[in-house]
Amino acid sequence: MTSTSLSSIPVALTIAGSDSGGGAGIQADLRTFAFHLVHGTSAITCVTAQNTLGVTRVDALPAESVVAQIQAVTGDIGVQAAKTGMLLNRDIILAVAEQASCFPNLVVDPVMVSRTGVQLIDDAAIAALKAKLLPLATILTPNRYEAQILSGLDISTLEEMQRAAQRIHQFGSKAVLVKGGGMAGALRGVDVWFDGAHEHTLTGQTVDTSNTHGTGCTLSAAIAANLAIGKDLLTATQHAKEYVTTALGYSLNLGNGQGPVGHFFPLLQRQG
Ligand SMILES: Nc1ncnc2c1ncn2[C@@H]1O[C@H](COP(=O)(O)OP(=O)(O)OP(=O)(O)O)[C@@H](O)[C@H]1O
Ligand SMILES: Cc1ncc(CO)c(N)n1
Repeated sequence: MTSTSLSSIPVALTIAGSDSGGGAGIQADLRTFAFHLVHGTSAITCVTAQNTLGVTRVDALPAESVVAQIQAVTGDIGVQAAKTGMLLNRDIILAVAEQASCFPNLVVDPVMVSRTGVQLIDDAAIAALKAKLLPLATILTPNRYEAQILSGLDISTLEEMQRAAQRIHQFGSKAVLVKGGGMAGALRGVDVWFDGAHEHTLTGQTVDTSNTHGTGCTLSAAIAANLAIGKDLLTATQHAKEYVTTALGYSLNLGNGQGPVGHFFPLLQRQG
């Protein structure tokens, strides 16, 4: 059999941590890229020992190793879009920011606090993120708690999500999406978009499940995949939101805690 080599496949890069449980991080990102028929490449920042119950250990890679992985990909293959996830420490954040000019589109998921409110990176790393990486982002996707840290506001209402998005936009990214997975009641699953000129409320259906591990990684990877395909920023974000909602509808009841979303199960829908 001869191979039909594809030469125009879009390429995306994830710069993120490994999740041994396979629900978030690099594992979620690569599945999301593949679902979108985008070739996925990766630069691993840290290795977490993690399952549906939580993280028990984190080992960071040297910043030089992260840079080498990025340069290996950009120097040969090239990428149309990149996303960052768990960058863990100041050195890695500064090193990634220095490479950002190689990415035509950069989705920054500012992983700082888990949805349960636990701080995942230290204060020096948060300062580096604010000063060096956020201004370079095409879009920034904080969850409720990250948006509270970045805006300095308490967020419990839609108006507060909107005000936070406006404040966070001042860090310099093209657009901001404040995610509502951690909101209560009818706001759970409602996201707020702001690009300096327009504001949109993105409303999918609220999915009644506790298996939501990796929703944030999946959303930012899906935005990157859609940007790599060539969609404009708002359309890419809207499509990514629809994908997360569908994948949540096929979430996986694995382990004893929060299971992951079902990245490939929307295929069942595609097949009818
Ligand atoms: N129960 C739900 N129903 C519908 N949409 C949801 C639900 N939970 C999260 N989402 C959506 O998932 C996306 C990710 O948002 P979320 O606030 O969960 O991010 P996160 O806290 O960064 O995720 P993670 O659990 O990966 O850390 C958003 O579009 C959000 O609206
Ligand atoms: C590796 C990794 N990245 C991101 C998150 C946030 O969901 C996580 N739990 N683990």
